[in-house]
Amino acid sequence: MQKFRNIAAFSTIPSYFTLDPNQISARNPHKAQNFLRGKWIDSHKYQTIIDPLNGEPFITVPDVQDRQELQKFIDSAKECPISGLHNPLKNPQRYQLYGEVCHKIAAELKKKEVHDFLVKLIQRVVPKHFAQASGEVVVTERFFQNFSGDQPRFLTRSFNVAGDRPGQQSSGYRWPYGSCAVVAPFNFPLEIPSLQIFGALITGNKVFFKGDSRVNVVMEQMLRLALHCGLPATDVDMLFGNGEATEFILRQGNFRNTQFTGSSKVAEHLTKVLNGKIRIEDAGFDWKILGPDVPDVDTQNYVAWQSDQDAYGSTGQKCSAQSILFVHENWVKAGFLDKIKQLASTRKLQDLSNGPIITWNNTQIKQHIDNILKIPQSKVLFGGQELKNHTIPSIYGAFEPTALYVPLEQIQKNKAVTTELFGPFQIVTTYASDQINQVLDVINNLENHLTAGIVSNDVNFLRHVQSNTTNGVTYSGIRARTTGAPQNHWFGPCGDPRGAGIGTPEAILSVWTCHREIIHDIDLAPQGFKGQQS
Ligand SMILES: NC(=O)c1ccc[n+]([C@@H]2O[C@H](COP(=O)([O-])OP(=O)(O)OC[C@H]3O[C@@H](n4cnc5c(N)ncnc54)[C@H](O)[C@@H]3O)[C@@H](O)[C@H]2O)c1
Repeated sequence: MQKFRNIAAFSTIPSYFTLDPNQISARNPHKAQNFLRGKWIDSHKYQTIIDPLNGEPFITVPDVQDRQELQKFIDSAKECPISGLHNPLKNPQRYQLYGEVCHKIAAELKKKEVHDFLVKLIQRVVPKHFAQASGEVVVTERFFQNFSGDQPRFLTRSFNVAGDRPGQQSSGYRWPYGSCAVVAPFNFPLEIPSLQIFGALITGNKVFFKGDSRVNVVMEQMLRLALHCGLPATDVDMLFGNGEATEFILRQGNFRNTQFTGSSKVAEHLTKVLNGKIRIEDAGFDWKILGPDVPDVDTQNYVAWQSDQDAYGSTGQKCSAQSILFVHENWVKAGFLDKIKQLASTRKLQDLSNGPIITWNNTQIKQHIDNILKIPQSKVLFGGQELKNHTIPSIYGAFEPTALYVPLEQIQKNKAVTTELFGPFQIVTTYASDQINQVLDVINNLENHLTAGIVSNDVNFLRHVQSNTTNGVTYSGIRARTTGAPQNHWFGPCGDPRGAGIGTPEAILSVWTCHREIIHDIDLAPQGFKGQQS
């Protein structure tokens, strides 16, 4: 405790945080804690997390595997009633309470010292450019603004429909599930967990949360901030543990809804294990089409810049990253491929515009590239080499922003081409106007339909592509992008009944509430009532 006070006393770091993101290192490691039944608790076993930029051990986190320890999380989840912690008929004052908590969290996140703390902490565990990490904090802050005040109860507003006779009326409610789980990936360690956990909480659910241990120190600190802002302490439990331990809890608990964000492999596995009681945000193999209309040079430069951002921002580790780019031959003639090559060449480790790749190492990346280069007429457009002169440990990838060209007609024949490589990597292909339906065939045969960009202002072209595809987040128009999961529009896949959304009113209602209808029928029966059987 003394140590924490010192942190606050000699810096601008608020006292509820328990580390200094500028100082954590092998000599000054941070020890994280689990959170259970309103208390920070230690574990019997710990795991060491290494600094992704230099391999130094700098954080230790609980690695709960002991069944008795895990059982406590299951028991806590089971304490939540099936009707939730609040609903429109029970404890409705908690909607206001959450409006107040969200308001206070937003105000806290707006403070420069809090923003800077979280940006730096995100950068320490998922090294990304300042602008990318800052964007994550700002989106989170705006989400909390959006659900401040009376918004939690407006969000879950009910409706009434007149009945067939006096005293009869049906009321439709947005009802909580009760006990719920959130499982989150490494790449947005603040935004994804915060938006999903609070979406669940404000609608009346209790949450068991498990993030990726490599980065979850960010949510450990965020939870401390939220508790400082009045979050009811027993509404959330948080575990540092591996997939197996989490799965044990999910199987044995009474979770009526698990929201999973991560790879398709784990999503499919959990769907079976949890008998389909799951909402998923999984892999993205996101596409962008540059249409036939090439705009003025400034807009061409914008489109090239956006393309570079979409493919390589955050080192390509966004589920919305541009994985495949279909370039109309008119754009090739305008020199587009040279522009994106030039932009990619300016990315560097020094400012984290390119950084460590957390889930793919160099051997795996090279293997993937080699497999694709076996395809006739495929070639490296740019990149394709490991980074040199760096200290990124070999368990992580360190690779140049890379683009491989594969001819359109070869893409569908080779599954590897449309497999997500979660790093600074994209497939580029070209097409002519009479090949647009071939492009759509490729797109519609992809497994995932998360984000897409249709870069054109030709209304007929836009409508043709929009009306024949199904991506949940489709950016359309000459400045279309693929990345961006802000708080102001839906983000999630389309075309899968398990697909989840994040952050917006529709997303929260769809993921965290179910429909309940109470049909009131309260008038006494007419005098002398004699019923006829039918
Ligand atoms: N669609 C989206 O909104 C979205 C957002 C971010 C990331 N992603 C996807 O996530 C992937 C990258 O993340 P990752 O590689 O860390 O994913 P991952 O599936 O390996 O891990 C995600 C989380 O699941 C946990 N986990 C693993 N096995 C588990 C099990 N059996 N039971 C319970 N939990 C388990 C992990 O510990 C981690 O916390 C990419 O495919 C990316 O596209 C999707």
